[in-house]
Amino acid sequence: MSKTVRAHALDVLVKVGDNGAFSHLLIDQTLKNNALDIRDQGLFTELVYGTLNRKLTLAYDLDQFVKKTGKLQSWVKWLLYLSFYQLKYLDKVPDHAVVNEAVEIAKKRGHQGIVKLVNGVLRQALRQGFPSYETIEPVTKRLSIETSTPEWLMERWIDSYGLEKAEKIATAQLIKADKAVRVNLLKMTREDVKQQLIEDGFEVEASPFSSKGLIINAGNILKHPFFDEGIVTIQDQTSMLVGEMMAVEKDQVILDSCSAPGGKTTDLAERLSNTGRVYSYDLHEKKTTLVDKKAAQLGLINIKTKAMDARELDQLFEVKTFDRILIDAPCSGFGVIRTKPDIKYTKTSEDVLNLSMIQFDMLNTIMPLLKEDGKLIYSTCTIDPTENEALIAEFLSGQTRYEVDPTFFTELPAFLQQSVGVTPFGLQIFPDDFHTDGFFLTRLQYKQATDET
Ligand SMILES: C[S@@+](CC[C@H](N)C(=O)[O-])C[C@H]1O[C@@H](n2cnc3c(N)ncnc32)[C@H](O)[C@@H]1O
Repeated sequence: MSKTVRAHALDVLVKVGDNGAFSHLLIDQTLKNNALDIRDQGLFTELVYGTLNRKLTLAYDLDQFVKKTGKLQSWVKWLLYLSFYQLKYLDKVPDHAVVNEAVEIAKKRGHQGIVKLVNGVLRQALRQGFPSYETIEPVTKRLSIETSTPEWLMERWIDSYGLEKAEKIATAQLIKADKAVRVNLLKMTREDVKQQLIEDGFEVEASPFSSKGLIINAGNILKHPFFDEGIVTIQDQTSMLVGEMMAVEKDQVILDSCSAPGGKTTDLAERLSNTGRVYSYDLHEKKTTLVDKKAAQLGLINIKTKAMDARELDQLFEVKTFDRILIDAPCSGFGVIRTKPDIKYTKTSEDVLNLSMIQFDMLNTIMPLLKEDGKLIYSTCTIDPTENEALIAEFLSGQTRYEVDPTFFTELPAFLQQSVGVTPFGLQIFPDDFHTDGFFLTRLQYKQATDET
């Protein structure tokens, strides 16, 4: 008999949870190698991401029912986390089905003692209910357990944004972001795509972040012909805002220094209407191939890719070459925890510091490649000031040539101009603000002469 969805989920959880594999890669691999039907694919993904995202909460729960959890074999511990996750958070799965499935998996993988333990713990949890976290002290520990965020990270968010906001951020990381797609305006208008999707049974609305964006409230876009035909691309709304704020004009020459897998490069190329050129770089050829593939799927012929370290691009290009530059920098990824939950357990404060040094070097090397009247967008999918506004502040304080483009703030969509994340050095979008990823972006330019100068 072929493996059940839960058995597949357990395999991935053991590899990710205890052996440091990347969840999204293993999920893709499992979906590719196994013919799960579309409903099972959804359940499988939900089980892996959901359990992983709640790992610290589930570990606390398990401690209430098993004395020495450290002695459990890894797969038994993850089987119990997986089952607790379903009992606590998934209404659509009946409790008895959760217990039966767990016992069946235990029978296949372990001896009679383990089967008894799994059965006993799950039945006890159902009888007794799961613990409350209200009395856990101090508050950082409570929030850490309640939202399954490592304590150091919780403390970091509290230091940066205060207790209330930090709690909202950590809680939002447990809730799915709105699904969004970007319409390829070279092929169809946003309105026509929206109407067609509604006719086909989807629930769709226009995104306030981008003139090309649609929010998909119901319906599986991966199964719609628009996806294979390159009419829509899956992209978070915050990423679409980058294309919007680049103020691209036909025939421009654009540099995208960190471009793989190509979401923003292809948006920029679409905005050029296949004119001009987007020079797209990333560290390795394996990565730039992904950009080539995406470009071909969307019918774009104005993208040139090459594998190269962004910190060496000054060896390839003269100063003042580009009309527009995008540095969508490698970052800690604390804005995309809900789709890559392993991030919160594996990244360290040292990683944040190291990344900020790379980001700083990138800015230093690449900024001079901008034309005198050009615009450079720096963005990350994180919410750490060290990689975002503090980095920009430090970069600008060490020189006299560049500034934050003041029109960046007035050109933002109106609802964002008022948002809590507006700082003098750019816009921080938090995951609890608008049901999107957490994201930072800012726009830099050469200092403009004022009347007094
Ligand atoms: C945030 S991702 C880019 C996402 C991409 N802009 C998109 O929209 O699809 C950051 C990228 O930077 C790349 N990267 C990391 N270090 C780099 C370096 N030194 N030079 C160039 N690219 C680098 C990573 O491989 C990764 O693909």
